[in-house]
Amino acid sequence: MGIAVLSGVIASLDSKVDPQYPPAAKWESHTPGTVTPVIPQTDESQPSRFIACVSREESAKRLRGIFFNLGGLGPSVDVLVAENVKAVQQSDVILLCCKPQLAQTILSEPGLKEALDGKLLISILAGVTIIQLTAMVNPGTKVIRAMPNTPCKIREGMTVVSTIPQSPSMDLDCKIILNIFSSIGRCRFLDEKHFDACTALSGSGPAFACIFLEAMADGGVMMGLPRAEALELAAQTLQGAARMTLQAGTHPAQLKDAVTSE
Ligand SMILES: NC(=O)C1=CN([C@@H]2O[C@H](COP(=O)(O)OP(=O)(O)OC[C@H]3O[C@@H](n4cnc5c(N)ncnc54)[C@H](OP(=O)(O)O)[C@@H]3O)[C@@H](O)[C@H]2O)C=CC1
Repeated sequence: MGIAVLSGVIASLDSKVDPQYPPAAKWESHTPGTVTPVIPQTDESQPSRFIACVSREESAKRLRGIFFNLGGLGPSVDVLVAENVKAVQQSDVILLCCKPQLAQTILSEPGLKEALDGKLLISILAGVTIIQLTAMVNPGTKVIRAMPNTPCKIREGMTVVSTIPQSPSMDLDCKIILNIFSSIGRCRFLDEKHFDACTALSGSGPAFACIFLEAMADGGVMMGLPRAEALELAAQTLQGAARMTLQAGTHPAQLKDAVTSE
């Protein structure tokens, strides 16, 4: 999931500075009700350097290949193996993307608490609460939770971010978070009490949608359509229906009625 987020952020930054990567037409900014902001390119909160941490050399090799193939800023991502403290020392914002059960082990590495002091720690871990995370770091570390989903990779993600606690750097933290997550899709702030529901709905939602998508395509194949076209028809139909709701503000029930008229 960390790769999806980072790939999306890099694609977004590349689209701003390099004509080879033209900005995707972001229909979402025209959607009624969206809070996704337009942020000036010169904003100091814009990420400029990236370090990815892994524990195994084979993962590092895979990540370097992925980032190299992204082009643009991709090859500039530093991939470090078992050097979390060094990476955190060199960073202002840390995205924690390990499996939930590894948080304690990683955050208790010698020197990591000190390296995190005063910095923004954004955890995407499902089910690990802010209270639990706060207990694993020094009091000066600002802990935020985010729940993204895999379409972040193509900048069509949905990320929910926990409400930012009051602090002198609150406005900058908010800008940083929006810079990251609104560049890779939609971003909403919600109270942490909603996180389990968000994990089920949007965090895991792409898997549910794909079960339905595959079933629609299979239905098309059963009716005699070639597999590739059946999949394209099903995917574009789901995308179109979803966008009718987001862009045009049409209620799903209205959409359903509109295709079941006599
Ligand atoms: N999958 C999804 O759709 C979503 C997942 N999430 C959350 O994202 C998190 C990650 O999930 P997922 O991407 O599937 O997990 P992965 O196992 O694919 O990725 C975890 C990454 O953490 C690295 N890692 C593990 N241990 C260490 C360590 N000690 N030091 C540095 N890096 C380490 C791994 O590197 P290595 O392989 O080298 O150990 C790997 O790159 C989970 O907490 C999950 O709840 C949130 C939203 C959606």
